[in-house]
Amino acid sequence: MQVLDGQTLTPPPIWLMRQAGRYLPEYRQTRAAAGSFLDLCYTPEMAVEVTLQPIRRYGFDAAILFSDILVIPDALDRNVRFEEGRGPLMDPIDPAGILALKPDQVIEHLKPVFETVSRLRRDLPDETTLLGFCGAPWTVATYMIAGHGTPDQAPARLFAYRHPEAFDHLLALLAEVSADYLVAQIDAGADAVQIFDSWAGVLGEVEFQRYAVKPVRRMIDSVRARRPQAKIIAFAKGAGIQLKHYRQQTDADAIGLDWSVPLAFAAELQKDGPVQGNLDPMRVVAGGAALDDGIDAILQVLGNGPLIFNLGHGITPQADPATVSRLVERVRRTAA
Ligand SMILES: Cc1c2[nH]c(c1CCC(=O)O)Cc1[nH]c(c(CCC(=O)O)c1C)Cc1[nH]c(c(CCC(=O)O)c1C)Cc1[nH]c(c(C)c1CCC(=O)O)C2
Repeated sequence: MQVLDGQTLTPPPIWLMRQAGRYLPEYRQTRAAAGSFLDLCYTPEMAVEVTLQPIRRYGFDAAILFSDILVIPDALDRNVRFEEGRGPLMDPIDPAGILALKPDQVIEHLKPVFETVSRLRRDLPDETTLLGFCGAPWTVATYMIAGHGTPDQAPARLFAYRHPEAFDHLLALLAEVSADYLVAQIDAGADAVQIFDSWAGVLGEVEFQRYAVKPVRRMIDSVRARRPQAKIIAFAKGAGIQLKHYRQQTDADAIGLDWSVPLAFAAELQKDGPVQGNLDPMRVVAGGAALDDGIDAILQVLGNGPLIFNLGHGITPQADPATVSRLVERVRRTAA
């Protein structure tokens, strides 16, 4: 929270995207007992348990609510399911389907998530930040259009060119319900929130403004109009040079950086405020010198400014939990 206020801390605080997940044996155990992945997200006892697992093991400075960005399409009745080995699936939506979406039931449907957030804030140590999150409208829309994950989100890009009005309507609707969702998480006890725009990097220049910047700005304005103190991290993965004005354009407090962002450019972005990132998750899988060199380079270039140490994207199932301990130790032994 201090870094989100613009302070420089040595060592920097650390958490990892997807820190609760399949690389942890205790996660796999709870997951196996849960039934479906969405059951895990909507059962507060279990969602609290898996959120706390990486905090117990590593003492991260932030816990991220265990849920998924696709609970929003689930709450919009898009028949979301997670099939083993296939990733997320849902019914693909068309322009008529977009006009028929009913946003009114969304917050009611997500009540178990708010229950998880309030239990977490009660159970976590005071010094551990509790992060809420949601997907950015563009990223959530890519799954709603295709009905599944794709390598380059071609279906959503094509849909946006063919049906620009329906697509704008979808993004505006998602921005509104997602802002309500973040406000409810903050009210339940989230200290800060992160907006994941995991697919921002597939957008062209004009589309980045229209589909990534504009809806996120709309969400942030809507959250701040109601909760002026809200702290918001925006992560536009793959946005590259378009990140130059992203903080100012979206009004996010901090910007998340993926591992493809050059550190010299990251240092430029850090002059305008806090940054979060950006170790390649594959360095954690590789371990050894690849891990150490990656950590040291980030600390050397970004450690003297407001930094939240993180990966440049989610930790993968192949990561060794023991390597994560080494990562945390190495970041924390940074001297002031
Ligand atoms: C695009 C996206 C999704 N979900 C999310 C994003 C944005 C971040 C990113 O780009 O990774 C965000 C997310 N998903 C999950 C969290 C939990 C909190 C945390 O970071 O620990 C968060 C913050 C749990 C999850 N969400 C999912 C899992 C694995 C499913 C399982 O346990 O069976 C977890 C732990 C499933 C999921 N959910 C999603 C996909 C594509 C998949 C399948 C891929 C995979 O299996 O890793 C959609």
